[in-house]
Amino acid sequence: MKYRIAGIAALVAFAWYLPYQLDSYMIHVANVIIVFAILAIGLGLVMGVAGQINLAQIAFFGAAAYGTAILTTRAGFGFWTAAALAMLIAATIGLLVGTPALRMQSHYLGIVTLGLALALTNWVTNAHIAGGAEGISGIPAPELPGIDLHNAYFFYYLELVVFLLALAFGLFVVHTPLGRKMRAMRDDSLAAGAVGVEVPQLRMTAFFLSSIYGGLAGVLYAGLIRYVAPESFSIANMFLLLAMVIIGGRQSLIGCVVGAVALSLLREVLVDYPTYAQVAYGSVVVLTVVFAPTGLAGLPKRIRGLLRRVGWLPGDTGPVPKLGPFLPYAETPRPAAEPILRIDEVSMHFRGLKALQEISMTVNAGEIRGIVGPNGSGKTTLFNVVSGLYRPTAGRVYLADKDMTAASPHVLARKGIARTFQNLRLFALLSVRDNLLVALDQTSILSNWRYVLWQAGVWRHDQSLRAEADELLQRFGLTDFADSAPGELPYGTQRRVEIARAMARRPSLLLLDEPAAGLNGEEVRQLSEIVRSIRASGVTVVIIEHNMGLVMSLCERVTVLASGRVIADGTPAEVARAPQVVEAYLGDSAMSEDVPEIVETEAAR
Ligand SMILES: Nc1ncnc2c1ncn2[C@@H]1O[C@H](COP(=O)(O)OP(=O)(O)OP(=O)(O)O)[C@@H](O)[C@H]1O
Repeated sequence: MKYRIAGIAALVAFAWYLPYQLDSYMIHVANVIIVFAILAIGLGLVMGVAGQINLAQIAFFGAAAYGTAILTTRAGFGFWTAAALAMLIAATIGLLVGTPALRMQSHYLGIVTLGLALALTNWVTNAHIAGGAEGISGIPAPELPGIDLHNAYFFYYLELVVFLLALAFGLFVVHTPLGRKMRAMRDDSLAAGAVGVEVPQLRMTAFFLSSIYGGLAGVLYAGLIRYVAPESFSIANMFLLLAMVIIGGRQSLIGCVVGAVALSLLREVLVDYPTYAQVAYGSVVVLTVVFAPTGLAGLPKRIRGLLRRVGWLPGDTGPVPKLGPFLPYAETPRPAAEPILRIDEVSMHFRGLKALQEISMTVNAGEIRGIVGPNGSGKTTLFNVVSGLYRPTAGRVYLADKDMTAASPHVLARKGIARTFQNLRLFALLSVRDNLLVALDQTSILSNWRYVLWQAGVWRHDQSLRAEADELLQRFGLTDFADSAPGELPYGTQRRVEIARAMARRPSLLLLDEPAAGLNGEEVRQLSEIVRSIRASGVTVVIIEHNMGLVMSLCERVTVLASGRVIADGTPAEVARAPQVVEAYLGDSAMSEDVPEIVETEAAR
């Protein structure tokens, strides 16, 4: 941290004294680079942090630059008023572009945003008010008392201050709840929804944010060059911007800035060779994607790793992290046995395949309910319907008497349903702590107004979430792994992280999808202890499992599915005896060995 602060201070000092070393041409180049750096930060936020393809960044940029040009030269507004209105225009376009994001997935968004960028170029080239192909000249320089901003050197300092503020705000967003949710959405939008992240609205917010950066850059550009023309906002420049973000390392805002500086300088070197320039950008992008997917920003880590492997740097000699014991939850009196989940005649068809057929079942508050059945019998599909990932073909799902059929996953998460996934869906590029922090934050997307008006409130909220996360890490014995990426952890530990993340939502109903899959005997025993403690704390648990020993010892009732239908429902003893259950399992070769185990366990009770 000490080195980081010293590094940042050195860079700021360098940027502050840079103009003293530059001639009038190079200061102009530096000014254009800063504009591109601001644009790249915005693109990095929406693409690298939030994972949404945005080819409209150049359109936000153009809309604000043209807005400033038209409002100052045609409507007679002063520069700052025009700039404020132009920002508003860019932000409105950002919201409009973000609207399809409420419904569409990423690659469709790419096409929509590309369409918008093309439409803008087309419009400014042909519209009379935008000056056609000649563009608009005579834009006044911004006025500041006592400072002549016609002077490129003074303009540099204006840009530098705006840039530093924009970068600081971007970094603040990335490292606080909004950015964390965006990163979670990027890593796994499905799991993000399941922990209560309002994914569609968040996608829209990401576009809005990037449009603000586009607007800022556009306004500065208009004030700097004092002339706008269509070629500055062309698709070629959009791809240049994209290349900056990819080369720099899109997941790091600093990387985006480095990419903007590097490619702008390369552009300067190749200014007399425009044909080769395109080939050079393309080659650098391809080389980056193949050899350094994390871009320039990821290089130091890769180099350190390489040096460690060849023995030039000492390896990690710290103590080996260890999974701690689970600390049981405080017990609460068992709730009255009232239905918390009611599934009523639910069917789910995938084209011709009937994954669920008129399933009805009720789970009472405070129960641990087991759901078993041969492979492909519809267990996970049932969880997906209950947690809102699938809209059932027919039937209704009630949560404590409230009809929640086909509610969005994030709505259901906020109503108290939490779940884990059969094939672990942790946020891969987030640390274990951040995985928990995403789920712990229960504020709605609307609370993000605080990022504009009350950053201290955001900071305080983040600090309180961190304290809660530390408690949860400790409870689940994960403190040693708090800063690790999930992929670095043993499988059993990852499963525990997923349960901890689900519990971070403080759910009333917890759905566990094959939590014992891949665990060894001791881990299964610990899992059983964790599930019992969760139930004792007042949470109802529904558990899909193939490990019959675990199901029979843990669950008070078991529902058995076969071919999408409920074939038995009762105490473990009852279902183990039911001939249709034995028959269903014998029909499934993978599970047939479990049948004696059912009977054995039942006999032991
Ligand atoms: N999104 C989908 N599209 C098409 N078919 C699907 C989809 N999801 C599930 N299915 C099908 O529905 C059936 C039930 O699958 P499901 O995953 O619910 O079974 P399961 O009981 O959980 O199996 P397992 O124990 O192997 O996890 C399977 O035939 C599966 O191929």
